[in-house]
Amino acid sequence: MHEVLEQIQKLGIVPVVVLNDAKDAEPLAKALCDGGLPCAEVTFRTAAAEESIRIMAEKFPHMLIGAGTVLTTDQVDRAVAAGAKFIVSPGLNPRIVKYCVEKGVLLTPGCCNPSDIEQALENGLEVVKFFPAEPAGGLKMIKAIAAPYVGLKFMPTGGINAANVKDYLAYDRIVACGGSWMVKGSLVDEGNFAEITRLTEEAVAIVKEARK
Ligand SMILES: O=C(O)C(=O)C[C@H](O)[C@H](O)COP(=O)(O)O
Repeated sequence: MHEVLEQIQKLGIVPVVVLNDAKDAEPLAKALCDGGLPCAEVTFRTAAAEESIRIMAEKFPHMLIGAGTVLTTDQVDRAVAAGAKFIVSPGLNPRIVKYCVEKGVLLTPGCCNPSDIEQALENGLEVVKFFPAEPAGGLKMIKAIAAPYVGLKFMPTGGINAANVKDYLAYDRIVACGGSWMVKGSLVDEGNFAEITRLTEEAVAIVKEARK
């Protein structure tokens, strides 16, 4: 398994972050580290993403920082140059998949049907994101879709929270879950980083419980 994937698997949860202002990057990264989850997928949904990745990677070198919502190869380049160690996209864009594979950058593209999965397999990927997890059928759908593709693993994201993440993590074909519940935009905007740390600690405890 790709070394970065091994780290993601160890953590069990990838916090999916949307930052409107790069000034929040450092306190948010600290809150996640304090909560025991030194990892963030910073989404390119906002213009602050690249700078936020740079700040987090510089100030917290032990953190595993990735880029999410990556829709172009230019964003791959900018994310990696800023310090991103993994790339996540909502769907499977064949151009981005090939680009990341050529560069040896870990990519988990969003897949939610067998055709997407077969494109991922054709490019040698060993883990795909399953997105949007809950609306697309949740754990039941993942178990059904995983059956024919022996060896492929999943990182479900979308609609996962403290109440349902344990069930996902209990399934051995799931390496980790992505989710934004512990880093909600409203908490960041209020500057309530203590609550982010609390929710992160709770998430870490759930991972431990699921893997007992
Ligand atoms: O990969 C991307 O580009 C995305 O931004 C999709 C996000 O991973 C989900 O939207 C997070 O889902 P929630 O935890 O339900 O907020």
